[in-house]
Amino acid sequence: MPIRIPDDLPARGTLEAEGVMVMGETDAIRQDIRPLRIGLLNLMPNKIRTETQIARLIGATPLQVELTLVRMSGHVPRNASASHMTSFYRAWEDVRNARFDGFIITGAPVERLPFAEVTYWDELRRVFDWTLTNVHRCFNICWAAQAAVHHFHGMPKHALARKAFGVYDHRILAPTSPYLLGFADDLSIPVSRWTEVRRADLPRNTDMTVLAESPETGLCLLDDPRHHALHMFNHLEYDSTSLADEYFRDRERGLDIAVPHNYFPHDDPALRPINRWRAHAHLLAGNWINQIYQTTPFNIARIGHESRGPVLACA
Ligand SMILES: CC(=O)SCCNC(=O)CCNC(=O)[C@H](O)C(C)(C)COP(=O)(O)OP(=O)(O)OC[C@H]1O[C@@H](n2cnc3c(N)ncnc32)[C@H](O)[C@@H]1OP(=O)(O)O
Ligand SMILES: N[C@@H](CCO)C(=O)O
Repeated sequence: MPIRIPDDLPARGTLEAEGVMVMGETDAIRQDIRPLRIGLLNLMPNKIRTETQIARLIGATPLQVELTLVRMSGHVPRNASASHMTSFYRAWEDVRNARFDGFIITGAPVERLPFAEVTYWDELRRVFDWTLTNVHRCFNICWAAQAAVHHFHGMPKHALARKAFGVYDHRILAPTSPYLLGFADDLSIPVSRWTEVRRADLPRNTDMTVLAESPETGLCLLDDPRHHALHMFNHLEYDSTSLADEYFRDRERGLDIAVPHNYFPHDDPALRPINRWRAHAHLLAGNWINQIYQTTPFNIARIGHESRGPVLACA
């Protein structure tokens, strides 16, 4: 939560320079409270696990959050029961007239396919465009982040020789970003993908900022202010055994997969992994929710009418 202190207290300038959110009197008086409306477009095959991971993080802040589970209108999930989907999910076509303070789009295990071969690619492109007018802040994860920077910026994804798979060291590159408040200088983040998006492919003169990167697995987190989005190429939301379950699943499918890097104690898949990223997962989610709370209009119908100008996607 932002801190409210007198305008002329000396601590104010210091904290502001560090990126701490300090609230002025005018903003404090203006603020009112309503639940934040967050949508989760869940493209992961294990729907319940992903719902739980995201709800755990966005539910841990002091703010009231109303979560809407969203599915692709034209995709029938293979790995989730029809009754679960009918009971808890709404098709994107049915919520497209609504507005959301925050919208999260998950990864999907389709990263080796060309985008156009993903059956819901056209609909997803419409979703990305819709976020520009109906969503205050978007958070794209893993394949959805690759898809978003491809759609908005024309950035390609590149196939990797082996799956980037494990818990990798990352560095924070923009410590005063409001999304990184409280972060250590380096941190561990789970990575699980067959493809990557490269720094060298960032558009020239881009206004995107690289917030976090790994010396081994490259770009991790991009701030994309023009599209009101964060693009997270890795999986801070994963719980302790997500990578283990993916490892056993991939082996069972006969994929050429190594033991996840820096994950199982002594690299022994029989031992329970230790979660070293949970605190940063909570921090990032809390900072994102806080940013939304500070900047979203009280009248949710105003979302999309804020003074941020029209934003056009790449063709
Ligand atoms: C070289 C290739 O092109 S491989 C094809 C794509 N694979 C990749 O991109 C690499 C990573 N993924 C994989 O290897 C596999 O999907 C695995 C090992 C993760 C899972 O294998 P399986 O359990 O046999 O896969 P399954 O058939 O359930 O598909 C996994 C999910 O991907 C979805 N999917 C698969 N192909 C497509 C497609 N063309 N368009 C959209 N979604 C697709 C499935 O619908 C399913 O999601 P859902 O449960 O929400 O419906
Ligand atoms: N990493 C996930 C796919 C989405 O990022 C998996 O291996 O199933």
